[in-house]
Amino acid sequence: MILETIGVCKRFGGLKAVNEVSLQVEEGQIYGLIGPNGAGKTTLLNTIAGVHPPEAGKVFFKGQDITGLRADKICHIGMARTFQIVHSFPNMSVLENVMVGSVFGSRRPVDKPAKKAAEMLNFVEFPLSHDTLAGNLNTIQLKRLELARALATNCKLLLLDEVAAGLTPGELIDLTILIRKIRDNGTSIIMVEHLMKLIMDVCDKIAVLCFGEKIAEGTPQETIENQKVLEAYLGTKYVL
Ligand SMILES: Nc1ncnc2c1ncn2[C@@H]1O[C@H](COP(=O)(O)OP(=O)(O)OP(=O)(O)O)[C@@H](O)[C@H]1O
Repeated sequence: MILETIGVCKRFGGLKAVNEVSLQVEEGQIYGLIGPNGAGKTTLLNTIAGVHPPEAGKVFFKGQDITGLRADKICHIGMARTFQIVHSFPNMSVLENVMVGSVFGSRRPVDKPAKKAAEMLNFVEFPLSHDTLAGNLNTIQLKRLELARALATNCKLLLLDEVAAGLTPGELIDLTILIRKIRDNGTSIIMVEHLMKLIMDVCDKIAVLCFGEKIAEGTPQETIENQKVLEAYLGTKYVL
């Protein structure tokens, strides 16, 4: 198993944003986290990645207890994440942006960070010159840059937060292919996503959150047929 959470809780004041959530993600899996707006998906991702330490519960990565470990330490042991809104260094080139990942991801001085960065840009099929300034990229180019930067850290688990947001249907097909390629290259993935087409196409397993609680888990098909899930999305009035 690459990641396990046991009874993870995170509150904001009186709000239980994540309430006793337990998940098990197997190595090589693409695991989807879905749920209505405000369900706690990003907060759960943040408790896994070390942004918010959970108030209760445990997080294990490759069998190691990482509960409460800082985000930078978690990155060093092999977990990287991307954000719904891509944060790049706009005045640096694409290559330099990805080098940040290759230098930061290693605990020791990296031999050839530029070589590693170029390899990752080629892996994500970045379409422009690596000298292009990051500030000049469009949405899909920024997403490829961010994926290359995360992969340059040598991560074994990649957390994707709404990676498909803002893409055209054509770009979405390319992204679907790239997500599978990342997994086939040995990186397990947990993805928070609203776009059901992408979830149904790539995920091996899905968990559904609603008001901070996990209400269902299973294959994509099992999950979309689950009565509790239909109620969470549509309301009881519309579900027979
Ligand atoms: N830093 C914060 N401070 C206070 N409340 C927060 C904070 N972050 C999230 N919340 C609240 O916690 C709840 C869960 O938010 P979260 O962003 O995790 O949900 P989500 O499922 O990712 O939603 P969305 O799909 O809309 O992005 C929401 O009610 C949100 O307003």
